[in-house]
Amino acid sequence: MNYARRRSGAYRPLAAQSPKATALRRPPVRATPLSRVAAPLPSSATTGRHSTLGHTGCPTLLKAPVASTSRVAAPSSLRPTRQSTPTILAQRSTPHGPTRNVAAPPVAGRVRGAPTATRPPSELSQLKDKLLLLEQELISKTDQLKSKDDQIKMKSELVEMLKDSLESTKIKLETVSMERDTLKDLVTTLKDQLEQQKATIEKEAARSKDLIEQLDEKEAAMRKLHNDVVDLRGQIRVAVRVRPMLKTEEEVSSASIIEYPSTNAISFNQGAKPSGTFTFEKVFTPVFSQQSVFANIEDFILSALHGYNVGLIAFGQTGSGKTHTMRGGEADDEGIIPRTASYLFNESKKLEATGWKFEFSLSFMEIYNNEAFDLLNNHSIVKLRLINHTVSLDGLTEHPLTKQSDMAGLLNVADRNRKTAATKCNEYSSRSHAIYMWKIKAQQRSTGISTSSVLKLVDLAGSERAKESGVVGQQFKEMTNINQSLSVLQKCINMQKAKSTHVPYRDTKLTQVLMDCLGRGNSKTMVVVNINPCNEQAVESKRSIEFAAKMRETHIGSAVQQRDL
Ligand SMILES: Nc1ncnc2c1ncn2[C@@H]1O[C@H](COP(=O)(O)OP(=O)(O)OP(=O)(O)O)[C@@H](O)[C@H]1O
Repeated sequence: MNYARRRSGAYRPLAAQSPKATALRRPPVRATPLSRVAAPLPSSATTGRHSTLGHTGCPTLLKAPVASTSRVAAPSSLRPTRQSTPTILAQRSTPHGPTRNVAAPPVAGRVRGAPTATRPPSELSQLKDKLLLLEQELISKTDQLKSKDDQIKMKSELVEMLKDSLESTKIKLETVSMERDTLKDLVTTLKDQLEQQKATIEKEAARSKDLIEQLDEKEAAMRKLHNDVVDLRGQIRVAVRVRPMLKTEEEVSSASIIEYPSTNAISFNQGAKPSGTFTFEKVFTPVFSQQSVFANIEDFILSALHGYNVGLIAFGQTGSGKTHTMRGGEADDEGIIPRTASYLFNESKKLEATGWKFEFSLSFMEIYNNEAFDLLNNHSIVKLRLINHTVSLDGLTEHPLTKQSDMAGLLNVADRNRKTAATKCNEYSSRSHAIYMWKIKAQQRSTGISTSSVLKLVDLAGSERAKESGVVGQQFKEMTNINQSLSVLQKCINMQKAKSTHVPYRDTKLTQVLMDCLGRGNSKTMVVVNINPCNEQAVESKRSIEFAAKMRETHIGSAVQQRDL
């Protein structure tokens, strides 16, 4: 804008111009033109024109400015004509008063003795343009310098800020490193404490392991003593197993009223009418797994390897878990029957180390509608004959078992042959009594002792009430037979308990087959009474428990080892 004004030729005295314009023009006027001028500048006295000093005190040409370099000859019209020491009249503004014309002091080197050159207007114009360009350049440089200055200022401020920030970061870093050191110390302390606690725990674990082992030993010793007492007394062992509620039952049944006052006791919490507490050899609550149930009875089964007749009978109302307890499912769900096979093989191997040799053979049969059938021989009929208080099973096949893995095949054959029918009470209720018999021959060459014992694992059919089951026709007949055989069984036990001279074992096929287990024989017998946990079945469950209590008091005579003569 300054440039444009100048190009238009509207030159004015600097004092009359805007302060900004004056400021912008100051440097070229003060520095370059005056010091380099070779020819004396024309004064108003010689040229008739006014030369004005701005507030800088430097001369400024009003119309045609003189070239500012010594190399440029001044135009002749501008040469001084009257005096060799020209005086430049300039307007000075004083701080105290208005601007006045003063005689400018002679400028050294500019006027004194300097030749005066006359310059053509075109050259002057060129010079003027050059001067303008230079002024422009100077202004731009000044601006640049100012901006650089600003930048430097900003940068130095930034540097200050960065310094501050660095300082505070340093402080923070020191704090963090102190904290880190503190944490390191803490970690070391905690590690030490952890090590100490580990050592204490290990010590405690070893101690409790010892205690558990001692407890196990004591429990085993107590169980053995108890078994011996039961053997001496010749009683039936009775255990109770309460199954868990099935999912479908949980949805409709309220919390079970069955309670467990101790590890071998059970009671029914019926509010105003408490049932009292029943005590048995063992009470398996719903949390007992198949494996833990077996672990509790394996010693009893071992007696069969030692030459004793052993009978283990699952009893209970329909759907109470008898088949699950005896046969079970696959893998972890395996019941007592398949587990017995692996147990007997393992234990016999141990005894073989002491010179014993064992032979096993299996017979599976079922009693359906008071008839006996061979489960391993196409369901053929088995004839029962009683000879001197001993039952003979004519037609029942015996299957040698030389390796444990053969057991699964035999069980599958028997499963297929078992009669099952659906009823309202239990969808897959088994309708027959299943008896799995092991004949075990043992011989010890060194002593010449040999024994022949029988192990009977019995899964009884479930009792059920005709009214509840709603069965008719063939199933009603089945149910009547089942109930009759079970009621004869109960009668036999009651009479045996009462030491009656006549016990009606002959009345049913089931009681004939179980005769040796229930009294007239030399058998160690255990009954597992299965209980349905649902409150709707509480009456039936209580009836089973009461019968179990009676069985427990039944004297069946002490078992003796079945030595071969
Ligand atoms: N301890 C248990 N854990 C889990 N489920 C069980 C248990 N006992 C029984 N059950 C389940 O309860 C249902 C009835 O059991 P189970 O068939 O063994 O009864 P049951 O007394 O043999 O019946 P029935 O006399 O009519 O043959 C089955 O579905 C079985 O899987």
